[in-house]
Amino acid sequence: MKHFEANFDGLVGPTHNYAGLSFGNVASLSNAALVSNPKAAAKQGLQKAKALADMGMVQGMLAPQERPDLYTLRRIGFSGSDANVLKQAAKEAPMLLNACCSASSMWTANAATVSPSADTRDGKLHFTPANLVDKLHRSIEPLTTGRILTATFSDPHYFHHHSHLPEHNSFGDEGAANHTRLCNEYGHAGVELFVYGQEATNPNAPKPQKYPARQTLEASMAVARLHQLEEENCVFIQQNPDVIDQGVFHNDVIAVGNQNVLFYHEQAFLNTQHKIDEIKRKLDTELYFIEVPTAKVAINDAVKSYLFNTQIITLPSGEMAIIAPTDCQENPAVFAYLNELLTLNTPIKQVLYFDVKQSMQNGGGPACLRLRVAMNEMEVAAVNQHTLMNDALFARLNLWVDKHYRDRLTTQDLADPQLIIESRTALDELTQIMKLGSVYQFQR
Ligand SMILES: NCCC[C@H](NC(=O)CCC(=O)O)C(=O)O
Repeated sequence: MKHFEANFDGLVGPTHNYAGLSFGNVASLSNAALVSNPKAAAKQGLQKAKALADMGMVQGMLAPQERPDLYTLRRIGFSGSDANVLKQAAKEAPMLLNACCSASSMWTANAATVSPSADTRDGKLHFTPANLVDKLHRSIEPLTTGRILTATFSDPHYFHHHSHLPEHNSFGDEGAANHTRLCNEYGHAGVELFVYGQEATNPNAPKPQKYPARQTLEASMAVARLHQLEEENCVFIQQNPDVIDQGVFHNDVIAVGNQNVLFYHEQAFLNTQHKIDEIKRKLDTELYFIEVPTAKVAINDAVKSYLFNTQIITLPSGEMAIIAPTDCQENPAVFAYLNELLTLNTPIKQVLYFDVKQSMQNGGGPACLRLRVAMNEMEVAAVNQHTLMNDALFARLNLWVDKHYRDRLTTQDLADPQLIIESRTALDELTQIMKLGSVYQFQR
């Protein structure tokens, strides 16, 4: 049977904006109050997804969430008509309004953790939506994420959906951004790497001093239990707290893996050698550990360029390619490193650059925009086929974006009640295009 690693990219929602909501995420903070272009953002994302589909990759799209989130605004005491809820919130608590308007569900690397059927005891593919408790604007995503995932991966014969973990800091969970799977072939049992920022129940364990560690060991272990993984197939690695304090808020800002390749910065982890030995013990295949030294790429350059927030994909030819943001071309040290990488005799043979600047300005690179789902051909056939990228869906979604999206949005605009109508009209049509059913609260 054939096996694939599919990428499901988040479609950028109509309220994409820069509100500076993510303390610890350097780009989010430094670009706060910039004017965004939701139309361009959505199109940049579609271009990348289509390019991967054109390379012969299995590529899907995940629908965005309903924003403004009027339900949360009402839950915290704003009342009256929809327009009044926005007006009151804008006046009394603009930051809370901003949190309820973020299009942050576009970063589907944080939507969930996924374990392919080759790794799980029941032979099903498991999904656990991330609770994202560390950031208010993201903590309101998981329920709808669960519905969208269930509508996309709907056949219970193949797909096992869990609830998100308890909504408490002890279980801070950011999904696949802190999870990588190494394997020989996608369809063979692999080793799942869970990278966490802190141990919530051990006050003496190392943790960052300046910025939050969003992922806990307790959350990672809970996901591994839920997904019915064998201990022999899991490695739990602590992220280096010093790099979290330098803006590495998720592991996918400092490391990325694919099949038998782990590409990471020298400073990414704690106890690196010990953990590499554990991976080698647990995965009996030829492995490539590509460690990037600080002398070649400083942490600051990695964070600015998102060298590690690249996708490493295996092309149908069997060669690997890196999907990088154009920001990597613009950073001399990083560009030089990527050119050198192609000469190093690893499976990575090409680097392809994509402009995803609208997302990058909020700290989301190519890898943040996608959720990886390794599947066999029967599982691919069981996916909701209307979510899979092809010429027709690409054309349809571009028209849909042209029809419904603004090309300019400021945080002041978030109080505009017309945005509610625009967003709901767009999403209602989208659920028909992607045959998702009534996944949104306003449809229920
Ligand atoms: N995986 C990339 C996630 C980026 C995301 N940025 C944001 O939410 C920024 C939103 C804003 O500031 O408007 C985050 O930090 O979780």
